Order: sequence, then structure tokens, then C-alpha cells
Amino acid sequence: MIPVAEALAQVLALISPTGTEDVPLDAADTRALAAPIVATRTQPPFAASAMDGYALRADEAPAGANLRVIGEAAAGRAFTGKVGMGEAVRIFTGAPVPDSADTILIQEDADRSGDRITVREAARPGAHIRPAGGDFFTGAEIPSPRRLSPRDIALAAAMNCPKLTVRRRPVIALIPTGDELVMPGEVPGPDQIVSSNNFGLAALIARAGGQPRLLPIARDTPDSLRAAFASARDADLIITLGGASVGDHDLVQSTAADEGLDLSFYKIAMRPGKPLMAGRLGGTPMLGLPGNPVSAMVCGTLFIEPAIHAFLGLPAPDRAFTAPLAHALPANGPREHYMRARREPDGSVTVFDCQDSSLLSVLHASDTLAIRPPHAKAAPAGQDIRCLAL
Ligand SMILES: Nc1nc2c(c(=O)[nH]1)N[C@H]1C(S)=C(S)[C@@H](COP(=O)(O)OP(=O)(O)OC[C@H]3O[C@@H](n4cnc5c(N)ncnc54)[C@H](O)[C@@H]3O)O[C@H]1N2
Ligand code: MOO
Repeated sequence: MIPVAEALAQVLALISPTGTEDVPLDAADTRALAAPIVATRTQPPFAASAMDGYALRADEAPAGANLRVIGEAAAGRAFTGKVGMGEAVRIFTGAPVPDSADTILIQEDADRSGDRITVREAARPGAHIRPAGGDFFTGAEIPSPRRLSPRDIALAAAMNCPKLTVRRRPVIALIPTGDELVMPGEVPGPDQIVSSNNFGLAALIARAGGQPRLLPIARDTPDSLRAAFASARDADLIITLGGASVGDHDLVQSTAADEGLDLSFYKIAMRPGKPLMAGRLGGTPMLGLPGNPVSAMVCGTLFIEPAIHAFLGLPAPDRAFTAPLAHALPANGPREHYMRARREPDGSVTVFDCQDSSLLSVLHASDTLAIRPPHAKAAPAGQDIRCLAL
């Protein structure tokens, strides 16, 4: 059994970033940016009015001054003349500020009568003018790598970059295995259960930025497993669920070995998740996850999510935090224990009594994995414990 950190390093060593593709802005949210976004223009491209009012020269417009309105500048329609002495130009928000004007008098501070205004309250020089390039200049960059957010996309659009270069979403094949499994919605036989891990992991994979490919349930026979492997060969990562342990019907490893599996490791000092295996099958990275549903989901958080980030060229997600225990915990055994837990409103962490790795209802009630190192001593209430946010 190898430690969790070493297993993660070995999993990540199997993975290289996917290739890139260009996507339009409206398909870019949450994608992994693979090349910097470079502004092709300056914004605003001209000095622009920030208010509706009058463009004028501040030294011509003390309180009480009477000015002639010689034209109009609107957003998208500049006034092309000059503002001379004793003159003003009607202007609207977003319009280019005419030459020679240095100030915007907001309309609330002017009394209009025909083509003349009287300044009610003088504006300070430069008031309400957004300078050219006040937002960004040509050549400004949004750096990569990053996971694109709506804020990134708004800025990229303003930079006039209609397409963004992102990493291809890695295709992750999910192979549930077991004679006892049926798909949700089917009617299970008396000795059968409904397959859940593949759906939970597919959701986790999609959220992390991968493309889950749900394959049919493989039966506990070498032929069925071989057929499943064959249909998954073109994926970026093959994940099997179940059949990873030592029972007579746990055939994943032996069948994969017959198919040429280049094994990186089998079994880690982790609870739940001990029988995890990793390697390459015909060149494709492969993870063999334990069948117990909580084990599979915890392995999803610890190994699959970082693996998808590696495919996308993104740093590993940081889910770590430290919090005080709401109650005492007994000493731990030899495996690093990822205990299902709940964060309380006061910030402390309550670890659930029942940690059996088959209990999806307990995982469902959890928002935290509280981590007990191998051979940790008994911990009193109030002691800080390392945690991962789910
Ligand atoms: N003698 C030993 N027995 C076991 C050991 C061991 O070290 N020695 N390890 C235990 C641990 S820890 C785990 S974890 C499990 C892992 O077993 P497998 O990976 O071989 O998984 P299965 O036997 O196929 O299934 C275990 C359990 O999970 C259910 N299952 C499987 N797939 C799904 C699915 N897609 N959706 C929902 N539930 C699923 C399956 O029905 C079993 O109940 O081995 C222990 N045994
Ligand atoms: O390692 Mo198993 O995953 O505890 O149930």
C-alpha cells in the first residue's frame, strides 16, 4: 500500500494536457483557457462622456455663465466640430468628448432655454470624462491557464476576441462492473442493486471540465470486461468501477493485465479507497476504482478531479481547509482516513459516526472530508483537523 500523496503523483504522471481548440465566446464559460487573450483594441478607444449633459471648457463655464449649444454628440455618433469660447455641445453617456472640451456639465446642473444653457453649478475641470484606454489598451492580456468565468468572457468580448483557445475536454470512459448491477429506472432482480457510482462520477467529471462517457455495465466475466475496454480505448482516461478487490469475481485487474496493462500501483493506504489501481492500458491512462459507492466518490474527489485539471493544464483544485473538531475522535489505524463530516454553523466539524463506505446517504449529508493521518492519536474536541470541502 502506497501513501495517498504518492498515488496522486503517480496518477498525475500518467496524464498529459489535451490539445487545444478555438471556441466562440458563448461556448467558453468554464472552459480551460490555453493561450492568453490579447486585446486587439483600446477601451474606450476615445475619451468618452460618463454622463448625460454638456461638453464644454471648464474655464468658460463658471456658475451663471450662459453658453450656446452648437451641436450634439451621442454614443456611436461623434460631434466632429470644435467647442469654442462661449460654446457647449449636448452630449450623452458613452459619446466621444468633442475636441477642445475638457469637462462634462451634467444636465441637472444646467438650465436649458432654446439653444442656450445657463450653468447652475460649475463643474470641476475634467469632470465625468473617461480617458481613452482607461479600461485597457491594445495588447493587454488575460493570462492563461485559467478556468474561464463570466467576468473573463465579458472582458474578452470587450477586447474584441470572438474566439478563445481552450483545452479539449478530456473524454473519461466510465465502466461500471458487476453482475449485481442494473441501471437506474430498470427493475432489479431480488439479488441486484442499482448502479450509482457511474452517475455520481459522471457528474463530478462534467463539473471538473471533463466529458464523461457512460458505458454499459460490464458483467463479471473476462469477455464482458474485454469488450468494455475495447469500446473505451479511444477515451483519454478509462475508469472501471468495482471488481478491484481480491474476491473470485474481482476480475478487473487480471483482465486488464491480460490486455497488456502497465500497472503503476495497486492498493493505497487510504480509507475508503484501498483497492485503487492505476496504470496504462494500450497507452491510455486507466484508473480502477473500488466498487463501494463512497470509496468511488472519494477517489473521484482525490484523484479524478485533479487528473482532469491536469488534462486541462489547470492547477489542482484547492479544497483544503482546517477546522476545529466538534467532538473527540478515537485513534486512527494504518490508512489515511477521509471521514465523512459536516461543517457546523460555528465553523467546527462534526464527523459522522458511521463511516461504512457503502453509505451514500451519509456522503450525501456530508459537505466535508475530515482527514485523519495514518496512526493518528486520539484527538480531543477542539483540536484542529485538516479537511477537504466537498
Ligand atoms: N477479503 C477482502 N475483502 C475486501 C477487501 C479486502 O482488502 N479484503 N477490501 C474491501 C474494500 S476496502 C473495498 S473498497 C471493496 C472493493 O471491492 P471491489 O472494488 O472489488 O468492488 P465490488 O466487490 O465490485 O463491489 C463492492 C460493493 O460496491 C457495490 N458496487 C459496485 N459497483 C457499484 C456501482 N456501480 N454502483 C453502486 N454500487 C456498486 C457492490 O455491489 C458491492 O456491494 O472490497 C472490500 N472487500
Ligand atoms: O477501502 Mo474500502 O474503499 O474502505 O471500502
